[in-house]
Amino acid sequence: MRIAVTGKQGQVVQSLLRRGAETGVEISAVGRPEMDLADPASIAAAFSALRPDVIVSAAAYTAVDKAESEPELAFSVNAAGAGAVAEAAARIGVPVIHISTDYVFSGDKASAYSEEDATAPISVYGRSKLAGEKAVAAANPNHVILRTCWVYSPFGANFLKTMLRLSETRDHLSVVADQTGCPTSALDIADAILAIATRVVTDPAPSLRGTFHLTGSGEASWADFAEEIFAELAKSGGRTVGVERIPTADYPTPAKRPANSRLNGDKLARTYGIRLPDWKQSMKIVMRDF
Ligand SMILES: NC(=O)C1=CN([C@@H]2O[C@H](COP(=O)(O)OP(=O)(O)OC[C@H]3O[C@@H](n4cnc5c(N)ncnc54)[C@H](OP(=O)(O)O)[C@@H]3O)[C@@H](O)[C@H]2O)C=CC1
Ligand SMILES: Cc1cn([C@H]2C[C@H](O)[C@@H](COP(=O)(O)OP(=O)(O)O[C@H]3O[C@@H](C)C(=O)[C@@H](O)[C@H]3O)O2)c(=O)[nH]c1=O
Ligand SMILES: [Mg+2]
Repeated sequence: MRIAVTGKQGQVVQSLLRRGAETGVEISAVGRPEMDLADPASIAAAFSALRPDVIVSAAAYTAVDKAESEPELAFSVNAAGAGAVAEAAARIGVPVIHISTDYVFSGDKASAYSEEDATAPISVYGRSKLAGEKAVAAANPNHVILRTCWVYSPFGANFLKTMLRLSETRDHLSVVADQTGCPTSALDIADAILAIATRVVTDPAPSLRGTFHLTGSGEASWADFAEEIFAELAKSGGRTVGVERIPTADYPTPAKRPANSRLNGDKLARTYGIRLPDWKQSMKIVMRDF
């Protein structure tokens, strides 16, 4: 099986490349400068030469706060660009696995969101990613959309690396405690993508297509996540860093973020037999990578 994935230095693409090297699955990263999602003309050509069996659409504009001041760029990458990648997959007759986000939801629901729940994004980034989901589904019925949440890894930029960086010069940090979701390792996402790709490349069943939620097991607030990071850091002989738990109002940001980012993963478990490990366990594995 030959997989093409969009992006080059990002968390999910780098995790996929690592898993591909470990398992012998052929994975090609397609991204800037030869393929720029903001330039649809560069997308079609990028895949025809590769002849992949499946395209993983992982690349995205992920700067949540910056998106509030450059919506056109966020939409051109996350909506039009994603649609063009799905179209390229349809043109060569292969499935597209597209990664989306919990930020398509308002966060007002009391319990974890399932795939059937109404979406109502409250940020430009969330709106651009929802438009991308619709563009992908319209361009290629042979699609799997995976919504994930709070992604971290040894690669790229993420909350875990931000906390570790800030902890080098601070002995305590203020972190919001009223936004709840589930930290998800990009390495676990890569494992799930490989398992899903293996199935959809050979099995045309409609039940394997559509939208699925994919997150680590368990739940946490960002403050819980930070506390777990620093407990692990102290345990491995690192600095002791305190976390002051604050309300969102005390940490103003340009973008609004959902209070509840929890996603219910039962549909993926039922359909594919996939459920990711507990987030605390996966976090420890990633921290050993530093
Ligand atoms: N990070 C998170 O917490 C979450 C992420 N997601 C989704 O998961 C997916 C992967 O996220 P993640 O791995 O964290 O992404 P990163 O922020 O780590 O990396 C973004 C990737 O997108 C690529 N990219 C950005 N703009 C363009 C462009 N114009 N043309 C081509 N490539 C571009 C980057 O390319 P380059 O390598 O050239 O820099 C990079 O590889 C995304 O679709 C994101 O929306 C969903 C939920 C949570
Ligand atoms: C750095 C920092 C952040 N925070 C808060 C701000 C915010 O509400 C929360 C998360 O901060 P970040 O900006 O790192 O996380 P953010 O970029 O919002 O992460 C999001 O990325 C996109 C791509 C997604 O798709 C989402 O699932 C989610 O993972 O933590 C603190 O309270 N204290 C701090 O010191
Ligand atoms: Mg961010």
